[in-house]
Amino acid sequence: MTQKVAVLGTGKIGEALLSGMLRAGWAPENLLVTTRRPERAAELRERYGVETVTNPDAAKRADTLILACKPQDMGKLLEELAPHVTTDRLIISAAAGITTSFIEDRLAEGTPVIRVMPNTPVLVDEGMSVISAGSHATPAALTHAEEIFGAVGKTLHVPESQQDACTALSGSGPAYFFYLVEAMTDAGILLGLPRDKAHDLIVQAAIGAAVMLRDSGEHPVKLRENVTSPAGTTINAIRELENHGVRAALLSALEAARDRSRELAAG
Ligand SMILES: NC(=O)C1=CN([C@@H]2O[C@H](COP(=O)(O)OP(=O)(O)OC[C@H]3O[C@@H](n4cnc5c(N)ncnc54)[C@H](O)[C@@H]3O)[C@@H](O)[C@H]2O)C=CC1
Ligand SMILES: O=C(O)[C@@H]1CCC=N1
Repeated sequence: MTQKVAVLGTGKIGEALLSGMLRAGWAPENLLVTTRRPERAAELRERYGVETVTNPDAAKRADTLILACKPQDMGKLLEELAPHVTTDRLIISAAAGITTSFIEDRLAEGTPVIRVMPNTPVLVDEGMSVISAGSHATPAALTHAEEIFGAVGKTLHVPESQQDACTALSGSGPAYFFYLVEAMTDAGILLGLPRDKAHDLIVQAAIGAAVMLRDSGEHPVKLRENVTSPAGTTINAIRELENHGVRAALLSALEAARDRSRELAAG
């Protein structure tokens, strides 16, 4: 039997996943999506040729339900789904903070649940999806989740106790790099460059640095040292970064993101 997958709460990350699954070769007729607003449903139907359904219909018709609403909306969505979800369904939650036990407690006893933290680079097939199994998820269910998320980037299994930290590093991670690019582009303006040139220079530096980090096998410290000539320009910039506590700011920032993920679990 062909497996049907439904994305419930198709906002930014839900749409990113949906588009990735279609790029990876999933047939549109095997994908269902749910939305809160009818205009959004029409947009997704038109853009991707997928069927839009209600949450109860998604639960009745799809084998795998990917829950992609905000953590704050999860309780209500599960209330709506509970009467229709049978234990032969696989539930995959992409919501920050929400634990597998939160979901298990609200659905039929024995329902398999998997928690996944993806990130927006799934849009360009360079995502990272961090996967943890709930109490009733079988190895086959985990393999299925890996197939879905592996089509749009890398996957990593972690114990669920590490998910809040992974959310801080990986789920939110792209935002920190976008923020740095935005700030460094402003620095280019300060130095008198046109914005478009400043943007292109920083984006290419980011791409080059990312590929080196991935492919060179060198430690980031070594890569940075290779750029930092004695009495040169880079060390002057590094001194300013140290003076302004950028390393400490990053430690605190990611800790704050991890703490927020924990808070979201509490509702
Ligand atoms: N944006 C990101 O980079 C990432 C987000 N996430 C998680 O994904 C989830 C969604 O985040 P975003 O896509 O950024 O938010 P979003 O607000 O763009 O999408 C959530 C969507 O769910 C819909 N929704 C809410 N309740 C619903 C219901 N009962 N039935 C149908 N649709 C419903 C909303 O209308 C909205 O379109 C969150 O739980 C977040 O923690 C996870 C990884 C990365
Ligand atoms: O900011 C958030 O809460 C979501 C989860 C990870 C990335 N975006």
